[in-house]
Amino acid sequence: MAFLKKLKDRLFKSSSKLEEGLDAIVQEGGEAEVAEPSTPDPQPEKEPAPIPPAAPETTAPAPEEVPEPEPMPVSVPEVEIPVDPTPSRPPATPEETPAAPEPMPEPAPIEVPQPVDPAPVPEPTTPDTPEETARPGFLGRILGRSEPKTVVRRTLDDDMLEQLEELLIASDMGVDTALRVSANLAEGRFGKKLSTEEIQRLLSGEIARIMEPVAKPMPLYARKPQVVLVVGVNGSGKTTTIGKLASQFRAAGKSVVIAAGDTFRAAAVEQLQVWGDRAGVPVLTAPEGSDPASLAFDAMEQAQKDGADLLMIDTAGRLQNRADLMEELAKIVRVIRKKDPDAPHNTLLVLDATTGQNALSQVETFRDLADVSGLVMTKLDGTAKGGVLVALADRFGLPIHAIGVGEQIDDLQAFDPEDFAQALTGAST
Ligand SMILES: Nc1nc2c(ncn2[C@@H]2O[C@H](COP(=O)(O)OP(=O)(O)OP(=O)(O)O)[C@@H](O)[C@H]2O)c(=O)[nH]1
Repeated sequence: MAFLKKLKDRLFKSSSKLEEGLDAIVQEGGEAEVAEPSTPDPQPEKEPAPIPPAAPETTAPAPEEVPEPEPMPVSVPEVEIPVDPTPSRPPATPEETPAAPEPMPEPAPIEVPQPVDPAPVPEPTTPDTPEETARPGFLGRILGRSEPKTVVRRTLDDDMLEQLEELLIASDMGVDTALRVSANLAEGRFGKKLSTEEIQRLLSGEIARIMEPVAKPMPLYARKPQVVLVVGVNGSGKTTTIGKLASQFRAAGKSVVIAAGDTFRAAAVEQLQVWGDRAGVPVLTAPEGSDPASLAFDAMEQAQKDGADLLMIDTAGRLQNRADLMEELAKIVRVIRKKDPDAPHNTLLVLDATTGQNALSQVETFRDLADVSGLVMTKLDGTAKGGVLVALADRFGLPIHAIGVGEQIDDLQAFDPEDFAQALTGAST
């Protein structure tokens, strides 16, 4: 699958690190055996118990009747019943179902030089390593039979399990999640022999199981404008994500307005204007240092007047002064609610995946500052810290709406748990 290859290529640091680590573990105490036909089945004696999601630390808002949202452009086009982030919201007037969103544009080709017509490599006449192939018997050699393939397997014991746990912790999965994943992997398999590839497959399955419930597109409501508040620390990728989302919404036929709410940083405003131009979306700005809430109010008025489908509000990410930021965000919410008591309809927290475990504390902080309804993980390309997504899903259960895999406008993808798990572990399909 093209998407999987792309994600794998971009997540290569995570998957290759994990793969190398698994290989080292298996090689350490493993033995080479003929791969077939006596390949042992790594199935457990009984199915492992499903992983219970960690108890979310906030009480989820009670679901209420809402009109069926349309999927966000980056999503797989399936209808999702969202949990309304604002419990007091009255049902909105449904509007006509628009045309199905445009398929996501193919991202720009990755700058990995492809070998041009490599010369055919002759089959080695001798095995590279003693583990890879066994010598055929005398008769086999005379008859020219092909050499049997071998595979290294290691018996799963306490030592090996401990090494697996350490490897998963090192991949930024967090201690609790790493222990849970390893325990599930080991259940019913103690004393059995496992190869690297088999562990990769099992691990991939466990991770996909954890990620499945959080892979949810950003819900779209029949509200005009649907207000999307975008929060996150400076540099996490808010501006870039707003630009990418705006471009995808535009491609899906939605009209979008962006408000440059970080009024204290001229560079941030300029950056957003650049992205607005790229996406073909107007960006409302205010003089440097002016009140972001007043800009949000004006933007709300403008978006209502223009009949815009979406209003995306960028915000400051200065965590140095938490109290100020909290007040700033609260004020933005207060003023936009004067125009629409249900706004913001989505509060997206943008997290930089390269910050590893730090992302966990950012979720905690921003959940206190704003009523976060979903996550966008950026910079998953080329990071060795992809495991943090598993920890986030396991610990908070917040929806992951999309992932950023590059700096280009179309480098935002829907989050697919299975593709992600395979890319992270290097498991083959
Ligand atoms: N590789 C990669 N880089 C990204 C991604 N998303 C954002 N970036 C880069 O990260 C840097 C910060 O992104 P911004 O969008 O400016 O982040 P911000 O949160 O708006 O930061 P401030 O403007 O400082 O508040 C920029 O250099 C982006 O190009 C991504 O998915 N992959």
